[in-house]
Amino acid sequence: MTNTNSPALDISGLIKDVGPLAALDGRMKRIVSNISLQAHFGAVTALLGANGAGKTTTIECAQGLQTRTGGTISLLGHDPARGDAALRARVGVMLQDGGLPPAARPVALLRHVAGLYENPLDVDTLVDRLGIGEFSDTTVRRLSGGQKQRVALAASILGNPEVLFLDEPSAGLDPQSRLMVFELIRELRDAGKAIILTTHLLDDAQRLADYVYIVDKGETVAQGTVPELLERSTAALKQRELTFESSPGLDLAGLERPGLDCTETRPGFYRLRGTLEAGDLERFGAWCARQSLMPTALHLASQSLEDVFLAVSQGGAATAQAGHPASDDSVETAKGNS
Ligand SMILES: Nc1ncnc2c1ncn2[C@@H]1O[C@H](COP(=O)(O)OP(=O)(O)OP(=O)(O)O)[C@@H](O)[C@H]1O
Repeated sequence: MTNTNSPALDISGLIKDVGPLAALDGRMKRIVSNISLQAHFGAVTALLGANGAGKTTTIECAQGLQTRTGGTISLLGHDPARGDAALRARVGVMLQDGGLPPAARPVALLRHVAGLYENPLDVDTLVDRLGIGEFSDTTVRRLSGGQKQRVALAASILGNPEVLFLDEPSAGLDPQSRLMVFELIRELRDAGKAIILTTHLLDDAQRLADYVYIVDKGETVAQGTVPELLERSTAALKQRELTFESSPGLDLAGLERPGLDCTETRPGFYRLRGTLEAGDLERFGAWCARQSLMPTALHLASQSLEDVFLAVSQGGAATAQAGHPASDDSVETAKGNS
């Protein structure tokens, strides 16, 4: 019986060395040096990082697909490195490349996969839900990237897993399919599943994740809910931008104040950038009224998770979370086997 108070996945101080590598004179290379994360039931946990940050390595160690060099991992209370078929049956995995057999047809494939589980979800409901019926007679090799993603997602959840690993689940999806997939992921979360999402798409993390771990160069450099990460970011990130469009050549003097940069970026396009405050909006409104000016477009942008991500990935990690200094490049280690 699953204890839903304990984390579904608990990774502590993960280390992974690969090699020996000829390019390093036969030495090992440390590609993950200190990643820790906890994923809970009824929550979407995002592992967010740039290409090569160590996300796939971490997740494959968590699934028992790669051996780890150091640290501890507990998946549903078991060490995945020693996991058996019973543990694997409780875990769903959607891989980035889909991992689907190219000659199979989607619905027949899903029926086959369902037959491997004791209590599978209903295939027809899932096919309907993810719009797979539209291309049920096309072989996997002829499906578009987004269609393959939907079949791979269906296959990963058919066994009604307690933990679900999703690697870039929205890659290649059109906006409508993306909404469909996001809605399904939220439903699975609400049904109590522990969902671990690997992505470099900040927008996905911002829309879906209850808790985010940002990894960079093999280390966890920041963690928190999306609002917490935004809140913790540096003052520099509190910059906002007000842009508007109107006739060219307007005199912006009435809008200026120290700390606020007011520019006409190209004829008729204006930008106010700085630590914008409510008073600036009031002054902006009064300035427009004085000139009987109604902008044709107006946009206020605040900081996003992307700003936090860029800040921590570019060496500002210490500002995002105390006690997690920014890392150097991957560390080479002594000779040995991976
Ligand atoms: N067997 C290996 N030998 C050498 N380098 C490796 C090996 N496996 C992974 N790496 C390197 O380790 C780093 C982390 O790889 P990983 O695939 O975990 O990154 P990622 O965060 O998943 O990236 P992406 O978003 O591109 O999928 C990369 O620089 C990768 O090239």
